[in-house]
Amino acid sequence: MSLMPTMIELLARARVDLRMGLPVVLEGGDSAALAIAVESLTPERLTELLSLGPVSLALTARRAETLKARAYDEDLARIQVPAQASLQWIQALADPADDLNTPMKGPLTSLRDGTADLHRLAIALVKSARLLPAALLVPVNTPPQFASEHGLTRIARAAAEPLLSQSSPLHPVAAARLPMVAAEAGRLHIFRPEDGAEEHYAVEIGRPDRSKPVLARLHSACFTGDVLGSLKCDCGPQLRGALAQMGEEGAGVLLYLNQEGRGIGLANKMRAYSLQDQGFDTVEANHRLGFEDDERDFRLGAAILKEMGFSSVRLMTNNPNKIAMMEKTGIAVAERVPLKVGENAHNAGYLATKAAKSGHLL
Ligand SMILES: Nc1nc2c(ncn2[C@@H]2O[C@H](COP(=O)(O)OP(=O)(O)OP(=O)(O)O)[C@@H](O)[C@H]2O)c(=O)[nH]1
Ligand SMILES: [Zn+2]
Repeated sequence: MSLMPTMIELLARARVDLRMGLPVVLEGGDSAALAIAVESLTPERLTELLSLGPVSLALTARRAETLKARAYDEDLARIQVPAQASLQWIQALADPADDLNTPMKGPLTSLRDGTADLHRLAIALVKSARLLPAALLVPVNTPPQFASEHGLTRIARAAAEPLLSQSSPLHPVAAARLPMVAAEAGRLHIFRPEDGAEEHYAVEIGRPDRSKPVLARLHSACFTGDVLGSLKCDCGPQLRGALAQMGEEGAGVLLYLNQEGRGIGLANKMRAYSLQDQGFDTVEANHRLGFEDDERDFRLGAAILKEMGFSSVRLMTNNPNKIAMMEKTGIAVAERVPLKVGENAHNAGYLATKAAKSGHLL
């Protein structure tokens, strides 16, 4: 028995299956369904799915709003997929790239009877796989047989949902000395979550006193800003500015959280950038894709700080939500240290939107 996968392991497997375009079997109460991500759907698998029974499309209420589809299940909508539906039509419902060229995709019929539980689980899974938040579902009658005949991963809702909504425990795996331009006395620590998701890093500068508030920064990965020097955001200057201040003070800790694009992943962030080129702001672009403004999990930051022995921080941020999350997860914020660097002609609108819509302090 101990060689059999646990639910955490099955969820990690399901994320890879969905990214590869494989369906997974979702089970809950007295119903079961086959679920597949729209982003990685192939024409062959769509034909198979349509031959199995009535197919429905799970979308978030955010995406449904743009499509003017009724969302009867509060946070999501279940759209009926006609038996002759094409892959292109389904993908256009999931992906806003061409919304402006083809605004009318309807009439769309939303389901209102029955439960949306498995659709909700499918959305949570495709989101955690960093795919577009859209999945096709078709009911199956004998889930264990169906899954074993086709070699598919089975996910039981009751066991999976609590795991998907909590943040995974993480553990230190390695650390080493790292002299940097900002501070020669640097150390990089790697933390690995138990759920098989991405690792996160902590850069420790000097030997901060664990009994006092530590100068800290929770930085979210931004490949474009941190590495490429993108002018669309302020991430690169914030990263280097935070390290420089820690170097000057001789102590600090910078968490580098791999939550690219406020937690939607780099591919989806590029989809958002493409929508921004069509005139939408950073928040509207996330919504049109079907995401919330911010999909990050800041509980991870608190878990890493506690693991490193810190309980109180002087937090370098302009984002009040980060402060609230720290306090909620048991890390005291003794002081907010503003971090205003890197404003330019390209990111002025982005920074203004964050101030107006996401509560950022100016
Ligand atoms: N989805 C999306 N993510 C973006 C966009 N621009 C930057 N990001 C991401 O936003 C995150 C920036 O995070 P932080 O620097 O922690 O910023 P913050 O929440 O504004 O808070 P502070 O910088 O602490 O004030 C990174 O993950 C970036 O990849 C965008 O237009 N859309
Ligand atoms: Zn950035």
